[in-house]
Amino acid sequence: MGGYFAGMEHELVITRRGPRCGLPVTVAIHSTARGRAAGGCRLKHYPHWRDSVTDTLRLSEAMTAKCAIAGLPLGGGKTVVAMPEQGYAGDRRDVLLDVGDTIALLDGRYATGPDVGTGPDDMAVIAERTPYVFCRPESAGGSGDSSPHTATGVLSALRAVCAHRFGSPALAGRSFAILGLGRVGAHVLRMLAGEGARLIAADVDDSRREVAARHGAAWTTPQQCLSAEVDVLVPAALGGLLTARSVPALRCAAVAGPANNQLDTPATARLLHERGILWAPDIVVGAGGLIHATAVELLHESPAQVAARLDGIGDTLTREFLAPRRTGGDAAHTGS
Ligand SMILES: NC(=O)c1ccc[n+]([C@@H]2O[C@H](COP(=O)([O-])OP(=O)(O)OC[C@H]3O[C@@H](n4cnc5c(N)ncnc54)[C@H](O)[C@@H]3O)[C@@H](O)[C@H]2O)c1
Repeated sequence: MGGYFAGMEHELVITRRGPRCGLPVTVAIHSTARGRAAGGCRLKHYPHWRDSVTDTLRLSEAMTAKCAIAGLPLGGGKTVVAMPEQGYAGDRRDVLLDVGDTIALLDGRYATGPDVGTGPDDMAVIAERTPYVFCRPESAGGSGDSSPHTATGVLSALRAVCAHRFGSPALAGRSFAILGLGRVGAHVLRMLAGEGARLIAADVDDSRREVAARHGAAWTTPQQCLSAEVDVLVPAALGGLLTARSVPALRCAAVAGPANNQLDTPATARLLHERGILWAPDIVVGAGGLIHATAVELLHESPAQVAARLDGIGDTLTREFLAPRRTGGDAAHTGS
């Protein structure tokens, strides 16, 4: 649908003032064509609350693509609560219970998980009002921290990248620059070290230097890490790092990491392509956490089925690399 109705292909959108918190809560279901809609709950301030509705429409549509690319029998949805600029002065539980009640209105057509501004503990509170929640803490019966599973997916992606770029999936002896040693980056570093890779790492938080040292990785500044002469740059911090300014300075053969929304604009994919740098879309590389949590908690799959899905991230990328080239990029900007 284009023109006047562009961006409004959603099956259902609810916006209401949370009865407890008084804040605008929006839940959008973009599509349930492949199955129940899934997508995280974002608590964020916007210039105007109406902007949060627009963002929910965009993010839920991106989740339809993310679930489909990940091969999950799930559709796309999203929850956004427009937060006050100074932060919410009331009880955070009230916000989360209002989110839970709003999701409960949808009779299981949508399930939520963590996103910007929320985490597994928040999911446990939402679950007091609706069972359609994933990524709760293990202590609350959920699948727990997603970051090790995201990292497992990143390793599968890196093998596919190396196979395509260097002719072998082996990680031993290859060089990687990991930008960001947070929850996911630290796991990726540990796993790559275990494979015998050569490693450089950086983080704005200098205390992460100890993590690098523990796994025999060289430590550098974020700027030098970005332009390090390595086989693969692994962005594992914030998004937006690939820009018309940063791409000319890259000295890697490929970029593949979990950081969301790595391209500042979709057109930056063309700059990477022109420089002969293979870029693995973060929507595929970073999907491991979403795949694990939804496969365990929503689809009730066995450990072997879940492991096969995580391993499939590499196959998805290989298909993407071998598909006819689209220039200009079509990355969806999304969360989880
Ligand atoms: N946690 C998951 O399961 C998951 C899933 C999919 C995608 N992601 C994405 O992966 C990225 C990392 O996620 P995370 O959960 O590890 O986050 P995190 O907050 O635990 O770690 C991010 C790390 O990056 C560092 N950092 C921030 N800005 C930096 C900069 N400019 N240069 C270098 N380091 C910087 C931080 O100090 C922190 O150590 C994010 O973009 C996130 O959206 C995470």
